[in-house]
Amino acid sequence: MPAIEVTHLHKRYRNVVAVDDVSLTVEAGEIMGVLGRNGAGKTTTVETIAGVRRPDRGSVRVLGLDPIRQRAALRQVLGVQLQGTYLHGALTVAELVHLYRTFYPNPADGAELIESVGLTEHRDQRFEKLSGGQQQRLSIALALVGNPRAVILDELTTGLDPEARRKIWAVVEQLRDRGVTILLVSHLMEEVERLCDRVALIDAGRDIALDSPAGLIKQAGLTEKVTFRARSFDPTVLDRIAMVDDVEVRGDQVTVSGSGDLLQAVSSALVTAGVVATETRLRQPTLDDAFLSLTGFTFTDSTEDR
Ligand SMILES: Nc1ncnc2c1ncn2[C@@H]1O[C@H](COP(=O)(O)OP(=O)(O)OP(=O)(O)O)[C@@H](O)[C@H]1O
Repeated sequence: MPAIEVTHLHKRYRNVVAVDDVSLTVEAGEIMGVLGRNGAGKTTTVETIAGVRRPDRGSVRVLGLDPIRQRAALRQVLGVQLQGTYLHGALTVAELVHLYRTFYPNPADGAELIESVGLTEHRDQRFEKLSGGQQQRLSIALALVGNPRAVILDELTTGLDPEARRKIWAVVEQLRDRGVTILLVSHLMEEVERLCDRVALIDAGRDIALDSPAGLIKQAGLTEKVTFRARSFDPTVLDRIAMVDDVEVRGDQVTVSGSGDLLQAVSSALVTAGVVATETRLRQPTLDDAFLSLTGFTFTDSTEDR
C-alpha cells in the first residue's frame, strides 16, 4: 500500500481553480519532492493531503486514512510543517515543544529535537522573539514531535541561511534512514536533487511529470553539451561521431550537443583533426533545465516574485 495516494484531486477557491487534476503516489519510505512555479497549486495540494482543506473532487489517502474523516487518527502518524505556521507568541521554544509532546503517546525527546534543529541556545526564548528562520526551524521540530510515519514539509528551508539549511537537510536524511515517508515542497533545485527520490512537477493545477530527478532530465529529452573555443572551426570534423546530434559554431565558440561519452569522443576527434581547442567543458543537463523544458520556466523564474 502506498503511504500517500492522491487521485484526480480538484480544489477551487471561489472563482480560482487552485488544483485542477492532480494524481500522485508516494511509496512508504520515499522522499517525494513537489515542484512548480508560484501559484501552481503545490500548497493547496499538500494542505489537502494534510487534511487542512477539503477536496472538491478526487480522493486522498494517507497511511490508509481519509484526512478529513479520520483527522484525529491521521494527526498521530502524520507530521505537518506548513507555510506561515502561527504559534502562541508568549511561549518559549522549550514550552512549545513540551506542549506538543503532550499530544502524542510516544513523543520524541524534547532536548534532542531542539538540538537537531539548532535551537538549544534559544530554548528559553519566546516564539515572538525568534527570527523568521528560527521560527521556521521550530515549526519543523514541532512537525516531528510525535515521531510521525510520514511528514509534509512545505518549503522547509526557504529563508534559512546555508548553515541552518544543511542542518535541516541532515534532519531530513535521518528521517529517511528511519524509513519515514516525506512529501517536500521546494523551490530549491539543490535541495530537491540532494534529498528527493522522485519529483512531482505541478503546473497550472495539474501534475505534468512524476519521476526521479535523473528521469525528469531524461523525459525532457535533454542532451549533454561540450563547449570549446577554436579558430575557423570546420564542423564536418565531427560528422562521423554517431553520438553527436548538433554542432553550433558562433565565432570561435563551438557547442556540440549529444549523448554518451561525448567529451571523450569530441576530444579525440579534435586531436585527430589537429584542431587546437581551448576552454573545453562538458555541461550535463540539470533539473533546472528539465524544469524549463517541461514548464517553460526556470526555477529562478519560478521564485522571482517571492
Ligand atoms: N485561500 C485562498 N483563497 C483564494 N485563492 C487562493 C487561496 N490559496 C491559494 N489561492 C490561489 O490558488 C492558486 C494555487 O495556490 P497555491 O498556494 O496552492 O500555489 P503554490 O504552488 O503553493 O504557490 P507558491 O509557490 O507561491 O507557494 C493560486 O492562484 C493562489 O492565488
